[in-house]
Amino acid sequence: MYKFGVIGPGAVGAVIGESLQNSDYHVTFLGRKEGKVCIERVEDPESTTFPVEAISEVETVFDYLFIAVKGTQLEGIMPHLDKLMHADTVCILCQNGYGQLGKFQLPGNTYQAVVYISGQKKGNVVMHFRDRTLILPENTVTKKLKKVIAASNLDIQLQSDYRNEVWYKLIVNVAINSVTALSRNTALILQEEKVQSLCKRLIQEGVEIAAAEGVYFQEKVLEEIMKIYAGYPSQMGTSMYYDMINGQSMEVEYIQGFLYEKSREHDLNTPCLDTVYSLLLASEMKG
Ligand SMILES: NC(=O)C1=CN([C@@H]2O[C@H](COP(=O)(O)OP(=O)(O)OC[C@H]3O[C@@H](n4cnc5c(N)ncnc54)[C@H](OP(=O)(O)O)[C@@H]3O)[C@@H](O)[C@H]2O)C=CC1
Ligand SMILES: CC(C)(CO)C(=O)C(=O)O
Repeated sequence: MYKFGVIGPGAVGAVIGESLQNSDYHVTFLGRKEGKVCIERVEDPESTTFPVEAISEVETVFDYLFIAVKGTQLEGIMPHLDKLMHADTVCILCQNGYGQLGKFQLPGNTYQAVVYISGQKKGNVVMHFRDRTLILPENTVTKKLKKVIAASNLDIQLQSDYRNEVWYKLIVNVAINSVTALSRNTALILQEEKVQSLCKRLIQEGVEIAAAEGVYFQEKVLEEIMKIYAGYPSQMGTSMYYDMINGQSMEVEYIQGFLYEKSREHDLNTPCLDTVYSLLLASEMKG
């Protein structure tokens, strides 16, 4: 039986682990320290609790490792990875943004998933709002993973045009994550037309950067993403919003920062991106 490990029992990691565990796969949740994580859903009285083991104590060697810590927390797990892996362990980096795999030396068998799982961790409780989807590049390793976990309700989608998916998600994130984090408010703010206009301009700038990188989206992408936002419950935040209100480091470097660098590289005019990026950086400055 394959052994699955989920590093980072937070909003994303807990839902991934739950999907596998509920279908009787052998799953270990690895956190900073021993404890538990409880998953809840709005309007569902049932909740499920899973044990969490301290990453430093675990001696299991895993066949598949889902890494669901924040990009800003990757450094902290690096010293533990070797002992948790064998030569063929497959790592799935479940994170927003891009550029992490260029910065950290994760093992050869690592693929970054484009993550569509929305939730919030408060203490040891995860509120799961919606979705259970991981999009991965299509290759023999990921095809095998999809087959191996076919009995779970984790929706693994394999894409030959994976790069498009990465850019699409970056564009989804650049608008909604920026406006929710900077306003310190949830998707409720989308009811304000001026916020909608700002989101549209950020999406448009993202689309222009993608095009400069050779990733082209049709014009309808703007309405499509605004429709995704319109489907968010008003109490839903974003991962960056939760970090902002909890005083934690945000993944600015891998979302807005990544796009900003690309914008400069191609000498583009992206005033909205430049503004939100500066303000997000400013909000993280400490005296
Ligand atoms: N939340 C969301 O709706 C979405 C998030 N994402 C992306 O998914 C990724 C994960 O985000 P999310 O699940 O929200 O983050 P969370 O903060 O909810 O979860 C991260 C988890 O990792 C744990 N962790 C941190 N450092 C370590 C460590 N050194 N060893 C073990 N565990 C550690 C945290 O523990 P502790 O609680 O002790 O800090 C926490 O349980 C991010 O890249 C995010 O952008 C993508 C789509 C949606
Ligand atoms: C916007 C959202 C919820 C989309 O899944 C996300 O990726 C995040 O919170 O960072």
